[in-house]
Amino acid sequence: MTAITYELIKTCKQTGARLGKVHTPHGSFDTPMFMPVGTLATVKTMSPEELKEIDAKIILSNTYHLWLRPGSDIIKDAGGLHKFMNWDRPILTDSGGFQVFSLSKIRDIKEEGVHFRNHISGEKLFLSPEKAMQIQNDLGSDIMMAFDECPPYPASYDYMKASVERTSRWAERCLSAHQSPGNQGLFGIIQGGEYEDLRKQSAQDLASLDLPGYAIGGLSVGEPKNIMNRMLEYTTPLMPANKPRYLMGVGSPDSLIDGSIRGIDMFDCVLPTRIARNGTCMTSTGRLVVRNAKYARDFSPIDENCGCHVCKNYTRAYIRHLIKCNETFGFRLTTYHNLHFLLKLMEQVREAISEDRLGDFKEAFFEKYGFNQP
Ligand SMILES: CNc1nc2c(CC[C@H]3O[C@H](OC)[C@H](OC)[C@@H](OC)[C@@H]3OC)c3nc(N)[nH]c(=O)c3cc2[nH]1
Repeated sequence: MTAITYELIKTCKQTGARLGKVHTPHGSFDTPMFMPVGTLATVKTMSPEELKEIDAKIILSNTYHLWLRPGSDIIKDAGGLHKFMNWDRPILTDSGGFQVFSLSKIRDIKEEGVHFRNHISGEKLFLSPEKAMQIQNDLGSDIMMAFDECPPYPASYDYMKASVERTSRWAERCLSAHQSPGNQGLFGIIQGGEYEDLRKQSAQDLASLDLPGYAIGGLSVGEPKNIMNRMLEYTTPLMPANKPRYLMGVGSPDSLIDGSIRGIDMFDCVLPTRIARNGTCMTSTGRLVVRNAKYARDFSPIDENCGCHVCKNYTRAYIRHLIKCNETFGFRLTTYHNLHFLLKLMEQVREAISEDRLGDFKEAFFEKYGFNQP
């Protein structure tokens, strides 16, 4: 019995987008879906109750960070991450691979794993496929990501080939080390950078492991958008059609729509929560930097077209004041609104797919939001 199953409901006749449902031990969610990021066992400034108010169905957390603080053993003793953070819906954890490459300056990648320094204390650490699986087993997340190398952009073909082949061997080791396939699903991560043949090799290696889901990794790491879209177009059709497809680290409203059109089901990005904390909001007519002086006497909501709790009860002037005074409540209001905005956007994307009009929806949204049509 696998912990994670995917139900393909329909494919949009106008685009390559698909409507689906992912079933996990902690509940199901419709796809395409945006997953709020909760790195340190909290979606910054949001309570689980507020996340449910905006209908967040699945959140992310982070193996590397939780391993360092508070320690996955403490979370295991608490009965797992769901109990520890009082979240009874699905949780996905990244394997720590990306964080090792993005956070620690000094690292040494070997076949057995990665030697690096704790980015907080400087102590020497070692992360391997087996260790990453043990930590995620301790956390009890519903979806675990395989331990991979996410190479920097750009990377040479030779470096990328060696890295892809090692990531495939690491994925096999993750599968062998998986202690609880009945209640946690292991997703493979397709690498290969901007090289079609390496993307194909990575996809085939991982598909042969028959995992319950697959991610496209190694994108949204600074490459130009046309390279990301070209790699998406090439890689997505290589992925099993009866499994969820997760594009890691993406993204902005236009990327969520473009990714859905190319057949992606799951997205994560720190963007909505990160920009919220510096007073930038997503609205149906583009970004609004609410801390700007021009909003000092603007007593209208962040977004006239938004029905969220924040837009119903608070004004731009009030939120600007809180942000300027570095008041936590200000960041809570902008975060709540931005997450609601993206979750609502994905609901509209799902509706458009069900009515075979996602292409039309994209044009209308891009026009209103101000994205230049590619
Ligand atoms: C931004 N572009 C971006 N993010 C990539 C992440 C990390 C996703 C990770 O990104 C933050 O960690 C840094 C989030 O925490 C702040 C994590 O949420 C808990 C999230 O975990 C899924 C990748 N992770 C792996 N394992 N492999 C990848 O190839 C990869 C590619 C990414 N591109």
